[in-house]
Amino acid sequence: MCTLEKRGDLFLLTLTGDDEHRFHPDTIASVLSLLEQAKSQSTRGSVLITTAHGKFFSNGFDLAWAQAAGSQTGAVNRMHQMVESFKPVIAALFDLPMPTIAALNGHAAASGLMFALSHDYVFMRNDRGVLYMSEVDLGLPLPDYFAAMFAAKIGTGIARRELLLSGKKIKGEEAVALGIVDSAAHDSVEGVVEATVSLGESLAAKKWNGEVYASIRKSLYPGLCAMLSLTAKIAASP
Ligand SMILES: CCCCCCCCCCCCC/C=C/C(=O)SCCNC(=O)CCNC(=O)[C@H](O)C(C)(C)COP(=O)(O)OP(=O)(O)OC[C@H]1O[C@@H](n2cnc3c(N)ncnc32)[C@H](O)[C@@H]1OP(=O)(O)O
Repeated sequence: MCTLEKRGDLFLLTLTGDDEHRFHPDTIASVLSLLEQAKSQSTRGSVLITTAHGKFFSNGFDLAWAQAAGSQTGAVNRMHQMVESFKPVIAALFDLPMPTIAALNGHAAASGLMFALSHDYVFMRNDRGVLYMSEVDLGLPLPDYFAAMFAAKIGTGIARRELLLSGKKIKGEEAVALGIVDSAAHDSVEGVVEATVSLGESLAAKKWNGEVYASIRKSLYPGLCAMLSLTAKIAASP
């Protein structure tokens, strides 16, 4: 499942276990709860780092659970249930009053990649792990907030095409070249985690006002935040 550990100013959110870290409704609820916990405990200088165990960061929604519904209608309803329950997780990341960093230990596919790219920084390995938007191969349409996030965060039409319309399994070097991730400079999960902790500590030292940081972040993505029912306005202090 997942854990949240506090190391000084850093919150370390980890998808634990050696499985594919599929976003089953229970996993989605757990991740959301831990993000809400990080928000409630945030102070000036807080930073979130998200990673996972094993060869997957996350392989996306739990299709087996959807198909276990026993009928096509049931499967579709369960897919929609995951899509809707996942939306608050993405909203929580864009609303979090601290810098966020995803340390990709391995593969990130579909909603698992959506989760990764909803962080401010994304570091991946060079030797293992691919970014894969499998919807085009599976014949699944993109939910509106998925499309809005990718359109907001992936800078060029070519990169969006390669990621979302080619079924490509994009490795680290190409992901950096396409401007999808910040770094793919490490050949081990330890290297990626060390690099993200170092970045996190340098960001924490800024002791920024988290509410202002979150407000600036949300102001960069007005269309997506409207879909996520987020406002960039800072609540008037009492
Ligand atoms: C269901 C009913 C229909 C409903 C309709 C309703 C519609 C409404 C809802 C629509 C919802 C849309 C949004 C959907 C979101 C979702 O999340 S759906 C779930 C989607 N998830 C997936 O499709 C999973 C996709 N994942 C995969 O295909 C694979 O797991 C993978 C990511 C491609 C990994 O494959 P795997 O075989 O496990 O890879 P590995 O064995 O690790 O690696 C393969 C070889 O490649 C080598 N390698 C890996 N990385 C690297 C690298 N970076 N560099 C070099 N080499 C690498 C690795 O070593 C392996 O090599 P060998 O060992 O030699 O084989």
